[in-house]
Amino acid sequence: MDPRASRRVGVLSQHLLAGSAEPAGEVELQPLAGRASSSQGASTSYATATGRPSSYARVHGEVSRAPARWRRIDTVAKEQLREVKYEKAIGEGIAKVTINRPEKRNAFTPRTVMEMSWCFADAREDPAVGVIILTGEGPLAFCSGGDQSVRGAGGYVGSDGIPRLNVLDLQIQIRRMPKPVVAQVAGYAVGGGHILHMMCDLTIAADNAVFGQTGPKVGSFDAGYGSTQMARLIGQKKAREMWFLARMYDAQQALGMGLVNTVVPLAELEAETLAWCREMLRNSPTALRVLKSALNAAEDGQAGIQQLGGDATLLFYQSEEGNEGRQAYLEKRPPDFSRFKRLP
Ligand SMILES: CC(C)(COP(=O)(O)OP(=O)(O)OC[C@H]1O[C@@H](n2cnc3c(N)ncnc32)[C@H](O)[C@@H]1OP(=O)(O)O)[C@@H](O)C(=O)NCCC(=O)NCCSC(=O)CCC(=O)c1ccccc1C(=O)O
Repeated sequence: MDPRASRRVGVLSQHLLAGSAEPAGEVELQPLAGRASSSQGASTSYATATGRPSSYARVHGEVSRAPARWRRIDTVAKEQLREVKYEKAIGEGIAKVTINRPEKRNAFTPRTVMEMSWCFADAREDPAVGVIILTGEGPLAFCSGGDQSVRGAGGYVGSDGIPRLNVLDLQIQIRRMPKPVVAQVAGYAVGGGHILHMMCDLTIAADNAVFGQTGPKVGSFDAGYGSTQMARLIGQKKAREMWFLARMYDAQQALGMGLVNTVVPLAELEAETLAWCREMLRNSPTALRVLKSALNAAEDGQAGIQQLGGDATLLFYQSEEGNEGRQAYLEKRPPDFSRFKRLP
């Protein structure tokens, strides 16, 4: 080995030895070596090159997998929720939206979609909420898409008799939500339900999850995000297979295709989802917000740039430089921007 490289390895070993001499009684960590890293089974948040917890892991410890204590909210936007369950975790920034029509495999009506939309709007407005879970009631389905029994000519028909495809607005609402949205999927995620999970930022799947597009079998298709977002997630060939053949795929196949982030046993689904949410909640909310905007902007054209641009303005409004302009206007004087450096 080159002598300089050998010296560096020596220094590194000293650091590691120093770490091992640390007193007991610090954050207790589960052993990391030998645990699954992220794509299968219960995951740890810390991979390590040395087999020992890193300095970050020593400070933060493992993320809690304890059950959340949920507070149920029955009325949102002055409307009683009938087809959706809405909850917030007590003492932590997690909101949960559950499609609550298990007898129909959580198929959605225009009313279900409206209720989901009200809940997402509430979660967006609530500064205590940092991450939102979207799920379906029961172990059999996340969502089976549009309720075919209320499908009329021109869309899905609610009690007002008007045909709607309002799930398309919900897709955009999830896409533009400045907080991460996590799909927690047990059972079927098919048709429009499959598209909803694809619109979420992350998907945690139970080992009984089944994914697929049924549209071509029942005379429907989504030529918007449902096709284009899918192609970006899994590639053109696979997306064409998924839509043209309308087959079903199990959780492991979905993992292999890049449709989901991880697969866990059904019994661990909520614990795993909560752990991922808590791990994100440890991180900078602004970093997550801007990253989501940036990832969207790369694909959403002008609308994406508008979202990212809005985040830039939000940050600029919080700066001294931005405030100098406003203050000068209010004080009826020319702004003095000279003290703000033009960094390279
Ligand atoms: C999901 C199944 C594979 C589950 O099968 P299984 O476990 O055997 O249960 P079942 O016995 O079939 O179902 C129990 C019960 O639920 C009823 N049901 C299930 N899904 C639906 C549904 N989508 N609509 C209405 N009813 C449903 C089922 O009939 C049973 O009731 P009984 O009274 O007991 O008979 C399987 O159920 C299944 O294949 N379901 C249909 C899946 C489907 O085709 N969904 C619609 C796809 S099309 C779509 O979602 C378009 C949505 C949309 O609005 C849209 C439009 C345009 C652009 C974009 C979109 C968009 O969504 O993005």
